[in-house]
Amino acid sequence: MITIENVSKSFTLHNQGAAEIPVMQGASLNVAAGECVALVGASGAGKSTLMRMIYGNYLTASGRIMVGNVDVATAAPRDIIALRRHTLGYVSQFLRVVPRVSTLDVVAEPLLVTGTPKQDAQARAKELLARLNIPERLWSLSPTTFSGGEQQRVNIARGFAYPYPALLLDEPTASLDPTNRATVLAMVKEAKQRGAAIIGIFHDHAARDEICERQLDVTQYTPGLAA
Ligand SMILES: Nc1ncnc2c1ncn2[C@@H]1O[C@H](COP(=O)(O)OP(=O)(O)OP(=O)(O)O)[C@@H](O)[C@H]1O
Repeated sequence: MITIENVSKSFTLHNQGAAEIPVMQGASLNVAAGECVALVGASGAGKSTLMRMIYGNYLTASGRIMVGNVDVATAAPRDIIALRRHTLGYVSQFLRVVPRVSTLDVVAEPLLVTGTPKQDAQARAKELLARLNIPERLWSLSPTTFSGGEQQRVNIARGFAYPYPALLLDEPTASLDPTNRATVLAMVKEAKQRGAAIIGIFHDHAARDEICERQLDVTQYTPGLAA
């Protein structure tokens, strides 16, 4: 489902005379449907950089990043938008939302934009919010003032609302209590069972070992960065 082949990248430091810093060379990875692979390596090794390249936030200098039948490395922006809508979900570490949109609408949105009728989208959003213990009195409010853990759970609910065939997870259990952490791990396992291909970053090693089949140490592709 996700195939990364011989990917390389440099950062351009615009405030330092456009200096080019090579950060990644020869990165390769294959993630099948129903499989979870953890990106590992010391802090600063390049895990988030690789994840941002897969999502299309960072440009790739060479190589291929196939997600389904789209090569993210060369796709046009509108193809990346379509890919993010129907194929590739991303649960980032922090919730970024438009102010004044209710929590229920934030979670239902990925379903609405893919054509799910409003009532069904809201029913699914309510089910996820309840499962992740977001009190019902908060559903009509914007999540911008929620606690860190509440925002993370809203983010997870949104990321799991639509059944994406491929999912990127950046520290999905980082600020959760044991009960919600267990719920999130169960949701990841369910996503794998329905055939999602998952790539994750987990400082929570017990969570990583519970849900991932394999690990990829990115340090081998980023020799200049390793801490
Ligand atoms: N846009 C950028 N421009 C220049 N350097 C960058 C940019 N983004 C990341 N870097 C650098 O690339 C290196 C890898 O960063 P990255 O965030 O991928 O590491 P990581 O393995 O995810 O670390 P952590 O576990 O601490 O989150 C770091 O040294 C970082 O400062």
